[in-house]
Amino acid sequence: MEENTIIAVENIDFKYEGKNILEDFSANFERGSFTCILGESGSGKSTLLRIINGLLFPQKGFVKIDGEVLSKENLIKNRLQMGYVLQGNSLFPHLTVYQNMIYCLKLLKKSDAFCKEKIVELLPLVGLKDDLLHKFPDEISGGQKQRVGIIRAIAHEPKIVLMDEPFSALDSETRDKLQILVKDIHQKLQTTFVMVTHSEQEAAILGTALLRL
Ligand SMILES: Nc1ncnc2c1ncn2[C@@H]1O[C@H](COP(=O)(O)OP(=O)(O)OP(=O)(O)O)[C@@H](O)[C@H]1O
Repeated sequence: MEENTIIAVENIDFKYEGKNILEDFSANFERGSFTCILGESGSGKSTLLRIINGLLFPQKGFVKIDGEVLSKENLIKNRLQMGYVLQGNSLFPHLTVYQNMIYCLKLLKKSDAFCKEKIVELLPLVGLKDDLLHKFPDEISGGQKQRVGIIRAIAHEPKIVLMDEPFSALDSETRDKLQILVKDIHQKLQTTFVMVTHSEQEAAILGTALLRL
C-alpha cells in the first residue's frame, strides 16, 4: 500500500442474495482527496460506501483503513474515525439539532464544554444560526437538515467523510450552496472525502478524483 493511501479496497467480491454486485474490485483513495463515485443506478456505489464504513463485509477481499484491515474487532474504533452523510433525512428524530450534532463527540466521551465550543465554531461554517440548536429535525427544512448532518459528520474531526448522494433531495439553489460549502470544508479541513453522486457536474465541481463503477 502506498503511504499516501488512506483507504485501500483490495480485490473484494460482494453479493446480495447470490447476485454479484462487486467482483474482484479494488480501489485506492488518497489521503486528503475528494473522490466522487459515479455509476449507473444499481452499480454498487452505496454498497461500496457501506463496505468502507464496515456496515457490510465483503465475501472476499478486504478494506484497509490507514493500513489496518477493517474487521469486526476494530470496527467501532475505525467507524469513529469516519463521518457519514446520507441522502435525505438521516438525523435522529428524537434528538434535538444540537444533540444530533454532538452525537459522535459524545460517543468519544468529549466534555459538555468541548462539545459546545466545537459546535459554536462549526455553525458559521455551514451557515446555521444557534437558534436552531434546540429544535427537532422535523421542525427544520431539508437544506438545514443536511447542514446539520454535515456538522454531525465532521464535528469529531474524522479522518474520512463518506457522503451518499447528500444533496439529491434538495432544490437546485440549496444544492448549489451546499456544494460550495462542502468544497470549502474540504479545503479547510484537508480531510479525505468520498462521495457518491449521480451528477457529472457535481463530481467536476467537488472531486479531485473520480471513481466509476
Ligand atoms: N439489502 C439489499 N438486499 C438485496 N439487494 C440489494 C440490497 N441493497 C441493494 N441491493 C441491490 O444491490 C445493487 C446495488 O445497490 P446499490 O444501492 O449499492 O447501488 P447504487 O449504485 O448505489 O444505486 P443507486 O444509484 O440507484 O443509488 C442493486 O441492484 C440493488 O437493488
